[in-house]
Amino acid sequence: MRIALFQPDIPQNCGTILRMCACLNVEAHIIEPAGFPVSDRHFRRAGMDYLDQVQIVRHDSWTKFTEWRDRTGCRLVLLTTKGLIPYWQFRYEQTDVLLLGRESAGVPDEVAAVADARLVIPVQAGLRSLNIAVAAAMVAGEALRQTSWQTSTSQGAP
Ligand SMILES: C[S@@+](CC[C@H](N)C(=O)[O-])C[C@H]1O[C@@H](n2cnc3c(N)ncnc32)[C@H](O)[C@@H]1O
Repeated sequence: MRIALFQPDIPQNCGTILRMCACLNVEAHIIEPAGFPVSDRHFRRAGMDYLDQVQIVRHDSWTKFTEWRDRTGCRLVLLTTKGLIPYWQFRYEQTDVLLLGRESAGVPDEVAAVADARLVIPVQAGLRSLNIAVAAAMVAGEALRQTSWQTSTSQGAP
């Protein structure tokens, strides 16, 4: 499983997600343009020294990312507040790319249209969205549980 960030614009959130990727051994893809430089102090503070441990692939544009995806053939799984499939109902594959939208505007319609699946984390009526790093952690946890993490009946049993 991989995580891709579409034109991230809040450095603290991006740093937090990359730290999670380092800890969970998940490859991170950043689709440029980002709204901040990698030298941004908020980005570096949120990612701390974990940024040296994460595998980051940068794509200069959505077009370049699409070319990479065509070569690898992996599924694109979009997390969106407009999704119709609750994220826990989806059957993830190890090669899936979880795509998260911009904090300010999500992803454009043409990007949403090419996704193989559009998943939602249902929230209370009248509330808009979760913080992107929280959304990423929730869905990454479920995807890894289904595809990578070992289940053991003895662990956590009373
Ligand atoms: C702050 S939200 C973007 C809000 C934006 N106004 C929109 O409607 O897409 C940033 C990203 O976090 C993810 N996200 C946040 N809440 C979500 C939810 N309830 N379900 C699925 N994805 C969510 C999506 O990838 C979203 O593009």
